Amino acid sequence: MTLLSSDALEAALRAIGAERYHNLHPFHRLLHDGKLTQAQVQAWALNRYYYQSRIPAKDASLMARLPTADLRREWRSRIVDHDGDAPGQGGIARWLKLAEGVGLDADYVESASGILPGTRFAVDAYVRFVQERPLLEAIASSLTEMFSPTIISERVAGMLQHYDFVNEGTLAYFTPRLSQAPKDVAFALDYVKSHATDTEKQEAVLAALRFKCDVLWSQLDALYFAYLAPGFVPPGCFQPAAV
Ligand SMILES: O=C(O)c1cc(C(=O)O)c2c(n1)C(=O)C(=O)c1cc(C(=O)O)[nH]c1-2
Repeated sequence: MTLLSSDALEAALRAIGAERYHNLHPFHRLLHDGKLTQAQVQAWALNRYYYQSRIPAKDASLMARLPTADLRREWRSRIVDHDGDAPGQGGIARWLKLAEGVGLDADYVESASGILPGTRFAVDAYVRFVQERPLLEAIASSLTEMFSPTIISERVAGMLQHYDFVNEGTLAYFTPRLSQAPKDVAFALDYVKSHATDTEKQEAVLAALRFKCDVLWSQLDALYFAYLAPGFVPPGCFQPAAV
């Protein structure tokens, strides 16, 4: 690979999203087009909670490695966005409301006892990637959020239109994400563009974004396999009838 200009690097990052982001996964198409049963939507909400719940741990380990107060202050807002400043606030609490809104028990969701092994493996791999890889790659792996406002808008509109068990309150999780994600991306993208200054680093940040797309994609593969086709629910995992 030859050295890319900063604009060409951004274009290469965006091309990865255009090819691999999870908006393209068949499970999301079905979710957004109203083609899932309530139980299948519950399976999605339950499993996705585990992703949400681990994001602040991921961000705390990243923040611990940032060298300056300016950088840490910037990253700190992500943890506050998800954990809130008080009980009942923040993205994790809002995701629990979403899960309850689609008919799940909040304690069961929080326990993560019914999530799929594929969810656990993918999410844990993301947390470990951020802990173990160089800081530049860890920051680059967050850049899937460049693509999230589009999918979130599509998801909220589609779910409100198609599912009578969903209302705007249920989906309140997503509203702040539409402003939080672009703010987070502006910082992370700027950092990546100014620090990936040789071909090796540029290849590494592109690979980090591909890895993260795989993390998101494989969570949906696991959901599809268990709750659509062939419909093999692993032992001990969420069985729609059991809740
Ligand atoms: O709804 C989505 O499709 C979606 C995607 C992503 C993403 O691209 O990783 C995140 C979120 N939502 C999200 O809500 C969120 O808080 C979040 C944090 C991160 C991250 O990697 O730090 N990604 C995402």
